[in-house]
Amino acid sequence: MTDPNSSISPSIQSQAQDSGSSHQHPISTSSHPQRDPTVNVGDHSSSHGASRGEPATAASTAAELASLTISLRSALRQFPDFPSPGILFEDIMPIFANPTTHTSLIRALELHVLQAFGGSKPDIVVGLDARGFLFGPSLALRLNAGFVPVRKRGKLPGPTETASYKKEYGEDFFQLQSDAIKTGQKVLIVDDIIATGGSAYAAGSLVKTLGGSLMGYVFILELDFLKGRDLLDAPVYTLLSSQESALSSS
Ligand SMILES: O=P(O)(O)OC[C@H]1O[C@H](OP(=O)(O)OP(=O)(O)O)[C@H](O)[C@@H]1O
Ligand SMILES: Nc1ncnc2[nH]cnc12
Repeated sequence: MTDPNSSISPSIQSQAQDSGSSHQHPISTSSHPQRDPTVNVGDHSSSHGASRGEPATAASTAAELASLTISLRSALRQFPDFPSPGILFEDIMPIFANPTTHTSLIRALELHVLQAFGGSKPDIVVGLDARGFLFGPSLALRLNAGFVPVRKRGKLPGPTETASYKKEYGEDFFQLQSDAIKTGQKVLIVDDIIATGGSAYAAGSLVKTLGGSLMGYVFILELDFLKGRDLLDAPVYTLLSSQESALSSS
């Protein structure tokens, strides 16, 4: 049922420290700590064995995932004080500028999802406006799932559900078309970054409003210090983490 006035206002913490600097040069993210992916995927091909006709083992899949995440991390850039003072902006766009890292991303997410959910696949992948649209559809195809966009307010035609939210550097509204998810469908929400978790929380609320069964969330990058995952009540999986001491160095 359409309820354009429905809204939520999650209580979140925000990054409000101001470095006082106005420059926006990219800086290296080579210090991103690497997660230790523990994978257990038995039915997928891998460049570390299965692609040669051998079954993927947990070890071979872990090795592949570790290698993929290293290349992805090296592709990230950071811009201090963008879009506002005190924000260290994580730029994921270089991943997509290079077909090798783009391919690595989709493969890493696929492996990550399969190991995280024990081979259980979603019916629907929901991607968040706008950077979740860059890889959500590709991941959905890999998982043989549908893709549904959560968009910023005013972009989707027809009946919609609406949720307000706060994010690391602002406030906004998300919308989902009211017929986009059927009751009981298994839904995976994907986005590039979890910072405060406000955006993801709002998207999860919309999915649940439509009767979807929320399997969890997958992000490329987590800004650990903002503890966004604490806001979410479904499993959270991230490929990379960052910014443990970001602002002290900006
Ligand atoms: O965890 P949070 O504090 O909510 O922040 C994370 C969100 O912020 C960014 O989106 P943004 O709204 O800047 O939009 P864009 O993808 O259109 O650039 C990012 O892509 C996430 O969606
Ligand atoms: N620091 C950050 N960099 C890029 N995208 C973000 N979304 C929220 N916080 C962000």
